[in-house]
Amino acid sequence: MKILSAAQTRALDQATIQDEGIMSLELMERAATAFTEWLLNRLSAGREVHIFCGPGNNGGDGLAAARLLHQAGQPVRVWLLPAARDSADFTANRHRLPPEVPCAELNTRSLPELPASAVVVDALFGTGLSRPLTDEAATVVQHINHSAASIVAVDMPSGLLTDAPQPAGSVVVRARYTVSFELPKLAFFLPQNAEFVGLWEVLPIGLDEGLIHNTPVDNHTIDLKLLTNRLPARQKFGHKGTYGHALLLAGSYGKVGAAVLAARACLHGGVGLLTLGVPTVGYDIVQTAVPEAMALPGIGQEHVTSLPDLAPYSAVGIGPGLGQHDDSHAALEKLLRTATVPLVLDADALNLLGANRALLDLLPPDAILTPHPREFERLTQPACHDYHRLELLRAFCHRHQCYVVLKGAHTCVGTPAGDLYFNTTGNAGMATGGSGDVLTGLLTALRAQKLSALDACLVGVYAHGRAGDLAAQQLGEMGLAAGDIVTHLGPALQKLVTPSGF
Ligand SMILES: NC(=O)C1=CN([C@@H]2O[C@H](COP(=O)(O)OP(=O)(O)OC[C@H]3O[C@@H](n4cnc5c(N)ncnc54)[C@H](OP(=O)(O)O)[C@@H]3O)[C@@H](O)[C@H]2O)[C@@H](O)CC1
Ligand SMILES: [K+]
Repeated sequence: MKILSAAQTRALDQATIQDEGIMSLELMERAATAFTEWLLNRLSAGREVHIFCGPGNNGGDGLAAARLLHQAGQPVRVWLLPAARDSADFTANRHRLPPEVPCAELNTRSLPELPASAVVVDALFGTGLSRPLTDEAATVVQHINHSAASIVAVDMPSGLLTDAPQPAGSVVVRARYTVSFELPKLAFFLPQNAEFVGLWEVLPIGLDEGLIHNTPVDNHTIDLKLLTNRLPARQKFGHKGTYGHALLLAGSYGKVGAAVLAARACLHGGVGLLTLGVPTVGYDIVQTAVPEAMALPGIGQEHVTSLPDLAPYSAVGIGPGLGQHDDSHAALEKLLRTATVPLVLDADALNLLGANRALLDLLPPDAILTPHPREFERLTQPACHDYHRLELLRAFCHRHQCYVVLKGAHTCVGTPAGDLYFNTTGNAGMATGGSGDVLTGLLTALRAQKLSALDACLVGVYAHGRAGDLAAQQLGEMGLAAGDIVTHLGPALQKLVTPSGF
């Protein structure tokens, strides 16, 4: 899916109205209908719904939803924010509200009581927010936030900008759910907004697909549609040589488990052959834990101290559990200077790069780096806020012509072309030691199988998250360990395989 800016969203709404010859009021009705159905499916009986409406079309959505909820037999009350000017569609829906629905203008000196059993629908401001909330609007939002009621935001939590950083101390609705329309907003993907957005969903309202297709964007979601035809099916006459030979340089004394997890993920990621470059202390461990892999002797006693001959390999992954010793640094530098095959760099390989940034200039084109935010900062600079981090990401990928998989709740893949792809799979159970090692092994496997760097990142990140989701379904998020992600990689990848046939 594309992630449009607020301005693009407005333009798309307008173009849909013109192209399809429908009234904006009808589009609002579609949005309100989708929202009402969503809410009715989740409301338990007897909960009173308080809908807070602003003066624009977000408020219009709220008024239309109030009518539809009332028609469905739901107790509902409407509260209007006083404003100098209302939008036309707000006014139309104000007139269509049945007189039996209690509707009053908000008075900030005596704001309505909101019991814990109430559901607050926040339809104050949406994508038309042009500045931070002040005065009455800020007071109302603070009142809603201080109540114990459950808050559901329409399109956006009021006070939150769609695609730009908030000034510090801004007053923003803290929603439990945000229900948005057609396409997600950039704000939803950023950790700094999690306390406002809550859980979010996007409901289709039939905006013009052709127009969406023709809208140029550089922010995207990673979803099933994007992944079509990126992961080829196995060939009937394929053999282990067909699917690449990966080398993983990983593990050190006390951290051999990282090598094991990466190795298992690489094998479950479909690689034909896997060789493990682990130090001698890890030799017996990997030979026992991962019998499918070969282990290289003589590349270090307690950590990796030298680089083996790279000729046999079709992709190299380096970093999980590697340690940051000087001779590991030398081996990494030699790898960067000599490798002619795809590279995946993670964990201590990134820390070594961060400690000696001159090495970044040696990165071969299309290398994949998989930092978490702190590792990324070591490669660049501290980010002032999440939007700044995204700009640093774009600049870094462009400068070094590499792909960066910035790990988080919505892992973000940055590309040399300046695109950002936000993942939509995964869960909080995956925030556990070893998850990243699994991703490194999987990405190395996909690169060894000749997927392009972009395809490997998109397929790998999505499948890794999906495997985590499958594991959490069985075990719960708390019970999930990184090895469980490996176990579910097979089904997660299978779902993405390009079907054969017609
Ligand atoms: N277009 C469509 O067809 C569809 C649109 N849809 C819905 O419309 C929503 C967008 O509607 P919108 O553009 O009317 O903007 P909205 O968020 O209601 O706010 C604008 C009002 O707020 C005011 N205002 C702004 N900032 C303020 C502040 N800090 N403090 C106080 N006031 C402030 C601003 O005043 P002004 O800035 O002009 O002074 C104006 O009066 C979108 O999120 C979705 O819910 C869906 O129905 C699908 C179809
Ligand atoms: K809202």
